[in-house]
Amino acid sequence: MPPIDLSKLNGNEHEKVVNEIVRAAETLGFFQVVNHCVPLELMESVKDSAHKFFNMPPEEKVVYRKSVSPSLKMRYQTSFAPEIENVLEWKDYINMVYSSDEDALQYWPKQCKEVALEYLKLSSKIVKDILKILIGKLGVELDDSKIEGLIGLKMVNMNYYPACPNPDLTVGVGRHSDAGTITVLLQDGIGGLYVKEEKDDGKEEWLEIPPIPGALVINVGDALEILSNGKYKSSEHRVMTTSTQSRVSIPLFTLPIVTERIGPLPGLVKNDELADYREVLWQDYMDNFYGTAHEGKKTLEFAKINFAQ
Ligand SMILES: O=C(O)CCC(=O)C(=O)O
Ligand SMILES: [Fe+2]
Repeated sequence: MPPIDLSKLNGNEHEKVVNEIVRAAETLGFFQVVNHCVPLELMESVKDSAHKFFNMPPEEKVVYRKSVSPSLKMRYQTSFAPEIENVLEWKDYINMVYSSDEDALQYWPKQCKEVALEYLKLSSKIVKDILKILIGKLGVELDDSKIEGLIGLKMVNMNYYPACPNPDLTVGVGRHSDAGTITVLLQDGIGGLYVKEEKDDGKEEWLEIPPIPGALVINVGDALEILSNGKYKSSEHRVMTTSTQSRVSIPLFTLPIVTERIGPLPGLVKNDELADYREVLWQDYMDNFYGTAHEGKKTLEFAKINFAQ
């Protein structure tokens, strides 16, 4: 799948690019974009700053551990939910939640706070543009404040996958979907991100999302699948480890604010149709998501209406 050239949204190929985005969101739920608004130098600095953080001696990193960090806005963790997982993922990461520029500059680590903040702001613009396109194509009109509510919770993670002596025995990130609305992912050149493609004949195949210099990966999350009543696919993905080099990736997760009620958008489910998802309070969805070990798209069942019962 060639990457989508976002600069063409401003020219006479606008509609073609819109259709490429919609098609990708309806099928794989994953695509890559180039010629976006995040400068290449910033992308390099973000990756460098991730290495700077993780290369620090342990005693400088432990102060940010979940149990002792002075702020919930910055946490250094391993795996996904170590308290409940049977097998840990081969991954350390930091989670930087955005509330204001002042908080970010106060609580995020000095090795990466400035570039992470800049990356968050610019990639949020990409999210907003893509979300408007996707919602517009559903035939639904939402005002700007509603769009903001659907992506108002923003967090930048920096994932670090150390080189692994025996990659066949480990997983970088287990099979999961992202909880939120849209994720933007910056990956380095090592590779290892795979997405599950469900074929019409019921078979499945794992496709690699190959590193492309200058590209950002975009994927649909659970919230957007629910909002679109299943039209856009939050896809299952995983990360394999490698034996030779450590890998970094930096996702920006955009999620609804916790007080939003998330269900199929108004007008989307016509009189003679059935909704596939019920409306959930986003805080409840998140509590369930973060309280469950990674297991494919199982977390979406929290909002699914099961007609078989
Ligand atoms: O490292 C990657 O390429 C993807 C990480 C990921 O899926 C996540 O952090 O949710
Ligand atoms: Fe993910």
